[in-house]
Amino acid sequence: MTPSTFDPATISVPPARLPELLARMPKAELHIHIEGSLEPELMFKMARRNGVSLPYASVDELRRAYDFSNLQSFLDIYYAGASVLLHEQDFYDVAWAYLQRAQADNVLRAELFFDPQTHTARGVAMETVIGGLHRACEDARTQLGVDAALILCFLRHLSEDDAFETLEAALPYRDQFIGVGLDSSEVGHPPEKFARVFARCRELGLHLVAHAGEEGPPAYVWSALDVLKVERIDHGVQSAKDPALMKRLAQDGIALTVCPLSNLKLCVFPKLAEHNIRTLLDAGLKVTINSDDPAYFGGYVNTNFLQTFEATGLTATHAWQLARNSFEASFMDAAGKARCLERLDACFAEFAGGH
Ligand SMILES: Nc1ncnc2[nH]cnc12
Ligand SMILES: [Zn+2]
Repeated sequence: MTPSTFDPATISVPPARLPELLARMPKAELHIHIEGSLEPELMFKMARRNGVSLPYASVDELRRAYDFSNLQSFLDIYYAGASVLLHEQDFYDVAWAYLQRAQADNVLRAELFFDPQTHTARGVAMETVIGGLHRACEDARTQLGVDAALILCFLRHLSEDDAFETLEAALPYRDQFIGVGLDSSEVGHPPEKFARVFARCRELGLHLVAHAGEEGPPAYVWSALDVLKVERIDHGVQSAKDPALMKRLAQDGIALTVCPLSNLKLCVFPKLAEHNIRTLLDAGLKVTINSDDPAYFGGYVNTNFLQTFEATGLTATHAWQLARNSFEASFMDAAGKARCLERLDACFAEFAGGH
């Protein structure tokens, strides 16, 4: 990894300027479900144009339903919302809207999860899903300067056979996604259930990630690492309950894509001030901050940074580390990482230089 020319020990930013630094610093977002970025206004617009009826009378009524008690209570609404996505242009539009927001938050690299089974089960073709999302990613590179890539997620509440069928259907578009992930209802669906399909994806040279330790136990994080052989853990916050696992994650430099506002909205932590992000950072884990499902959880990546720093008292040095981790843990090539890390250090040099 490129050594930084910047000495984090010299970072000194007045607290009043921390929000501006968090907003302006270059970053990568590594945990964003594109279906979870579908804002109610766009959802209603698509419902109207596609003749889909939603079980809510208005945008306001829908937003009022975003009062979740756990992961499943969210997923039920999230899958219902995704039912308005039918045509290639719909997939383009939802991704394009997110990528514009990402650019505004100074995201240089975004790795977007998508859930094809949510759509193919309703008769939408894989080509329609991947085609629209991929076209938006290409436009983001040329028109927004945001480097975006797709990660196909298998739904873990469905069978491994279903995951294999999904992989088969996606393989004609192999050059349009960089990896696979595992999401949906965690408890009761351990990573081992998907051992064979992940082994196949590994043979195909795909990057591997999995949600683990969001609500589920540390044992699921161990098996995501040892059975699925993932390169990053999505969420992973329950790892703090297992000291041996914390040691393993630190030693192997396994990144956790932490999503603080998601954890708050889904009642993983009762308050943001009680989030364990600082424990994870202090243990030397490669933590990153991400938005998960920003349309449902009250904020895009910069809001996640701002509110988490405010609630937990993290400092400008933590900000630099988190942003650096996001580039290092990304699936960009070495030259791409080096370019992003240079821009990060230039941003911090400007702030540390004083104004
Ligand atoms: N936070 C989350 N956990 C599991 N599956 C998801 N799908 C979308 N968001 C998710
Ligand atoms: Zn997620």
